[in-house]
Amino acid sequence: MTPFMRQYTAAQQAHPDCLIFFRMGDFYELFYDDAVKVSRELQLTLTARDKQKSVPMCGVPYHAAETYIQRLLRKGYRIAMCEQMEDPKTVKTIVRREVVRVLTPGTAIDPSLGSDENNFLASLAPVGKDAFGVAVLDLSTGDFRATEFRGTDAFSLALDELGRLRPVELVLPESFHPGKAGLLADDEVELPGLEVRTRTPVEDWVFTADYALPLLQGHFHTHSLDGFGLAGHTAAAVAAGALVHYVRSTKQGELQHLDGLKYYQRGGSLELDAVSVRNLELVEPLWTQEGVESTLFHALDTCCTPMGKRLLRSALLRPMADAACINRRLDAVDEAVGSLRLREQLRRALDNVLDLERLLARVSMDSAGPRDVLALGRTLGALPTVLAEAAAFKAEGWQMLTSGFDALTDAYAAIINTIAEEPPVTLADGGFIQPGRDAELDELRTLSQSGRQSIAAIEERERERTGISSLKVRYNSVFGYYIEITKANLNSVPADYERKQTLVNAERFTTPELKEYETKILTAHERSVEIEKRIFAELRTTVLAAAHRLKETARRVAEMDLMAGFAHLAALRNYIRPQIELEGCIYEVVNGRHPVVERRLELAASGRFHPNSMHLDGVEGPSLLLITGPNMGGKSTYLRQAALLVIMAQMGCFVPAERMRLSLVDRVYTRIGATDNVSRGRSTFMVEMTETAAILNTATERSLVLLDEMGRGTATYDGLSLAWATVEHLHNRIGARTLFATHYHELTLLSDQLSKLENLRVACKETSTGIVFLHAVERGPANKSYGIDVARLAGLPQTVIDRARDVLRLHEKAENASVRGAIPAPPQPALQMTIFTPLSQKIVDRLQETDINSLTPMQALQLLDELKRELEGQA
Ligand SMILES: Nc1ncnc2c1ncn2[C@@H]1O[C@H](COP(=O)(O)OP(=O)(O)OP(=O)(O)O)[C@@H](O)[C@H]1O
Repeated sequence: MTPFMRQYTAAQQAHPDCLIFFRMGDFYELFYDDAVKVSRELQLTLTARDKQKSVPMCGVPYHAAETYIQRLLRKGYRIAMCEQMEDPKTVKTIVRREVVRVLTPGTAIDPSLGSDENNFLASLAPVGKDAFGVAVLDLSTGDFRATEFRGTDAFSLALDELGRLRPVELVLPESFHPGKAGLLADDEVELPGLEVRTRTPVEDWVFTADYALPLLQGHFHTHSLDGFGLAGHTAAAVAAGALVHYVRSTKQGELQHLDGLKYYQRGGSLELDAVSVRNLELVEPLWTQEGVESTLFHALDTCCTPMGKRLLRSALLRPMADAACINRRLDAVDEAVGSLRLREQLRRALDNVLDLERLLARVSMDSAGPRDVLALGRTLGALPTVLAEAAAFKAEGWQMLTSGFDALTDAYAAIINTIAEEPPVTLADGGFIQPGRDAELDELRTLSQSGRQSIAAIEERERERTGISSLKVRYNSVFGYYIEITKANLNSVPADYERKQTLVNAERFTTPELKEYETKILTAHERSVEIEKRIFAELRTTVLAAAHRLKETARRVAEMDLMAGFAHLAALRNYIRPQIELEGCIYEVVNGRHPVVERRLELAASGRFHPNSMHLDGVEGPSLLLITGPNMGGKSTYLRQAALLVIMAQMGCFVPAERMRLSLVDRVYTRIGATDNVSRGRSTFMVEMTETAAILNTATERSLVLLDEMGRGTATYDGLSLAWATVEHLHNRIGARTLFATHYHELTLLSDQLSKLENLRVACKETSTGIVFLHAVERGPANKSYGIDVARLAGLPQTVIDRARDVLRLHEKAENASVRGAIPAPPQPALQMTIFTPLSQKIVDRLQETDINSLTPMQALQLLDELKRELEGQA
């Protein structure tokens, strides 16, 4: 192996799970499998390092590497940056190279990250038998949180939490195998419900309290972790410690902005499990081709700042559960709705606020250039106006943000007085420090400036002296300053010119005078860049000393932005303030609209949204609405709308309705649509039943439960039986406010027995040209299903439609004959089945269990009589 290859192999062995970006002069080169992968992912040309073509290679220019790196990170790759540690000019042998940084999807801080979304790195820490810690960290903002779960379902709760947070990278103990630990089926490799591209195993010992706790204390310079709320929460602390360990191992710089950690507990908020977050399309569309327009996030996002947008996203995933907090925000929004002028002034001021958190993170991790720091400074400059505008509002929610608001005028002044007005992107060539900031720097700049002027003057003078009008004085980084003379004029070159370099058409010379100026200019420049870098480093320290204050200010700005955004939205779309009830289990909406569907119809100019009302009352009933009606009628929309309005109200946002009253909901459960999970080895039906089981086992009377077309994934009678029993269980045992949409019309009969069940139907009209959907939700059961009519609208061949109608008629006839209106009554569970079990079955069973050979003629007659009466009794 050549020394070069030895160097490469060492880097690779130290970072086996990374692509090695190997710096060679002006390029980063990749070799072997890395080269093959990267050339495919980034469409780069694959070459070879050797003649035998046994070492595939591809490369990217170092100055353009950032974009390539970002693309690879988004695809889930990890990258080790192996840099040249010596100047190639100063060493005779091969230059020393070292991996100086490891870049991973979860530790990215680059400017191309989506600004309205956190970039979460997460860890899962199994501690003891049934405790799991979960920690998440957004290195690009410094947001760092941890929680833990204990008990028999700790693992699934932890997975659910991770599913909700949707990290881009998950750190786990190396030997953790949920199958072997009996948490999942032995052969299950995926963690259910989690779509994390990058899973990063870390040595097991990192996930121990003995290591992780002191590590955290050391990082935060504290004697205990109690101040973060971590007392007694070892699993959470271990998960957090593992993240700090991991981030440090990637050599990401000093991490000064990572100055706090928050212990949080699920339960302090309206709980939304990962399934509901997905089904309700809160932040992501269910199907990628739909685009973000179908998400609630998109419909609600009118925030001006990236911090506001990120807060909106996390508020959506964790709406509040405390009436006082919700009302405080609603009061604040209400006040801002009332004053267009003040609201607009505040929003205009917020428009000038850039991503404070991410800029700070870049400064902290030493990847901020002069332009980033200036951007941070200018943003700080916008804060006094933001404060002044926000302070015009008097509601408590505003006062809590404006009183004690730190506009960081000192940090602002430090930056603006230091960084030049139009600085270059990088530090390399200087020119980013204000004149007047440092006397020595100014002097050196004048020196190098006058040197340059003198050189310009030399060109003029030498042209005159030699009579060569094409004579040029130029500079390049290898040869320094030179006088260039074309071949044709060489005979006019004076004797004091010294030859430096020969080109095809010209010769380059120098003179003692030129050399002298060159030295002066270059040393002055070098020295001035050094001073500039020193001043920049001092400025960085000053800014970082204010990191804690800056983060608090960023938090307040985000909240102001969110509230002003909610107010803007309410005014723009005619949303109203929901009324939060402190007692009871009420959920009442008058003329509510689905915020996303309403927008979609508006934008597509394809009709108006038909508002619908709803009344649920867990205490005095009705607590369960059973919704029937044709396909495409609007059942799912009605269900989803019910959930979205609750989520919006509990975020402190106004809602699309004429009136809304809500006793707070503790948790929203959804069983909507068939999410295909076949790739994970679970059938559609199995997924549906698992989700339903979770609801029936954990919903409370304060929950909101949405069940859409439950039971359709299996044989009709099985499905109907399960749906039937589920409705009874929800109604009799749980009492949760429930919306149950179904195509099993048989279920509507339950209203005779279940006092709090109300039948609703979505209205439609039959016309001569087919069925028309009115999207109006009315009282009463649907009297007919229109499956065949809808199928016709979808374009099924007429022959199939006609045949389907025939078959349907036959079926209905048969069913009428056997059912003949038998309404099941609860005390006789056996009879309940009769509504959908053909009655002859009982007789068939009786006959089958009879041994004719052992019957006397008398017994046979008795049996016949019994069967006859059975038949008559049922008829
Ligand atoms: N209230 C409404 N006003 C206007 N349009 C609506 C309304 N509700 C639903 N729609 C439109 O009707 C379409 C179908 O609605 P939805 O999916 O809710 O029907 P569904 O009854 O659940 O159908 P299926 O039983 O086939 O699942 C929606 O995409 C929407 O565009």
